[in-house]
Amino acid sequence: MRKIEHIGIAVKDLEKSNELFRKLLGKEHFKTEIVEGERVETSFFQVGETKVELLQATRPDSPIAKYLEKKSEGIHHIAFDVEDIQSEVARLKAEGFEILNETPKAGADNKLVVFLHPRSTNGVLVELCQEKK
Ligand SMILES: CC[C@@H](C(=O)O)C(=O)SCCNC(=O)CCNC(=O)[C@H](O)C(C)(C)COP(=O)(O)OP(=O)(O)OC[C@H]1O[C@@H](n2cnc3c(N)ncnc32)[C@H](O)[C@@H]1OP(=O)(O)O
Ligand SMILES: [Co+2]
Repeated sequence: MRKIEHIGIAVKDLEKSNELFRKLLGKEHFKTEIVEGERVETSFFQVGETKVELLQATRPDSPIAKYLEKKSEGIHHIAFDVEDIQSEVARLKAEGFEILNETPKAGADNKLVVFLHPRSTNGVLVELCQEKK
């Protein structure tokens, strides 16, 4: 794993949170994107080498909607940048981590993504991200 690619933050109202993070970080978000497969709308702020990803649910069955029903707004996942997602999945599986989707799926910002179940990672939802080639 090469760096923290982004930190995902679950929010109820993306527009209001964009304004809040604009004030906090002193810069505008550089993009918004709907990821249909995950049923989320995201916005991204660049912070040095990494990014903050704000996530709002687009449907009631979104993982973000479910998360907000049980918990409050806040850090939802940590995403690590990897060079070869398939070999990282194989390595982590052999180490005993619980992979949620062994086949990488389409993420935001031109990435392929895989998630690890938080029950196998000390309660932290982990995302692996590989740049699409
Ligand atoms: C924008 C696209 C992409 C990107 O490019 O960056 C994204 O980031 S998409 C982000 C949204 N998508 C996902 O989160 C996909 C992966 N998540 C899942 O598959 C599920 O959310 C889950 C993690 C498997 C949980 O689903 P489920 O089992 O249906 O939910 P429960 O509410 O029943 O929770 C079970 C258990 O897990 C704990 N939990 C749930 N979410 C998190 C979390 N984000 N961080 C830590 N722990 C989490 C939850 O509290 C339950 O624990 P117990 O109560 O102790 O059983
Ligand atoms: Co993410």
